[in-house]
Amino acid sequence: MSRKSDKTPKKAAPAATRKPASKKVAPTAPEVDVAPLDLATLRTRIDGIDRHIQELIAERAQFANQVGKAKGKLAAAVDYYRPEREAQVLRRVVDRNDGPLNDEVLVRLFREIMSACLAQQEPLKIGYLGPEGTHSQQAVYKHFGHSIHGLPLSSIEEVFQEVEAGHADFGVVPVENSTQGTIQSTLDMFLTSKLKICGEVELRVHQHLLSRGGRIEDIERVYSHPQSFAQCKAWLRQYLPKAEKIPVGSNAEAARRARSSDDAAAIAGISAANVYGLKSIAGPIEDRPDNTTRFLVIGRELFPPSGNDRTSLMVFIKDQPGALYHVLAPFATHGLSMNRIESRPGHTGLWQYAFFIDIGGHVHEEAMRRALDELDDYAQEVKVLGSYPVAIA
Ligand SMILES: O=C(O)C(=O)C[C@]1(C(=O)O)C=C[C@@H](O)C=C1
Repeated sequence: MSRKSDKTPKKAAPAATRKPASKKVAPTAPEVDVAPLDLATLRTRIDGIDRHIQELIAERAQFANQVGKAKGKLAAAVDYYRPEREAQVLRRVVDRNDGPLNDEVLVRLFREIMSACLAQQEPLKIGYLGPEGTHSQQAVYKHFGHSIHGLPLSSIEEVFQEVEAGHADFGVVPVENSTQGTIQSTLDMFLTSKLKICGEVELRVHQHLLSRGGRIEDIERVYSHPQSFAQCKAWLRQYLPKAEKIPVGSNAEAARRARSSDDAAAIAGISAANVYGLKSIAGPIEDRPDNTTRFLVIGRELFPPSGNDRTSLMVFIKDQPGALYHVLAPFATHGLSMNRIESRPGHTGLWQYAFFIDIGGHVHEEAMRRALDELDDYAQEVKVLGSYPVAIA
């Protein structure tokens, strides 16, 4: 498997994430303006700004409501949701950002505003791999904000089923981890599912050792999901070499079990500590500080281009010399970059493989359409799994 960085350059600044040189710093930059003021004056200023922000949020919510009405009388919240528009709004937030808050923080704030605006119609129902307190739940909130109705489900398969059945509007499933690689059960679901990928979320994953007791040296049993054990292998070898390692279905389940005694612990995200009444006795403990999990948002339809999109394909190639080479060549010819290729047994016959390929671009764009047309001679089957906005901050 190979995968290029997801940080696609901003339109106006092809050199990585640099801001355009012409961009002006706002004349009211806080450190210049507020430094000499006393506490009472500063708080009065903040009160005034808060009032202004609140008025603007209310005004924005009214316009969003009108936009909802302009879309006509639609059946459900899912019909009002426009991921491509949300991605454009958030990219503009990032482009405008001159600090002091970082891109991730600002995107989170604006995401919550849009989430609340959309929920005026009705909150979206989002299925994810539960129970509550998992990294999947965090990914749901990162992508959809908190004004949604989360449905914690017991397996990745169930997430697909609930979206297919229409009980959930969208589902969020993990697909790869930067330390551990692909979550194969997710890719395998696409062999038979008709669902479309309509978004991706990248979540920096921090693992903690959670326990109801206080000391690492007292821990004799550690519960966690196998993926999380693998992400903390070196730390466990160094600090808990003798403790029994017990794999369970999710980190939240691990946290639930760790509640039983002081000599038990779970490896899980910090949010599980709050949900299950544990405390972090060590953390973050993942071996790689950039440990990141990528999630896919699955839904029932394909959305229009946002201007910076990725397309995921599943391709079965013909059994003939050079077939894979010929399947990949049209993307290069049409200037489309490939971010990832992965093969899985195709379940169509012995030694038949499905190739999962991620390409920069959207199927409604000319270059992608032409490249796809040219695959036909060497591909037995090409399935577009989805075209969706590249993850933002
Ligand atoms: O622009 C729209 O179509 C809206 O419905 C407004 C809005 C927003 O708050 O900006 C809300 C929900 C959509 O998912 C996208 C954007």
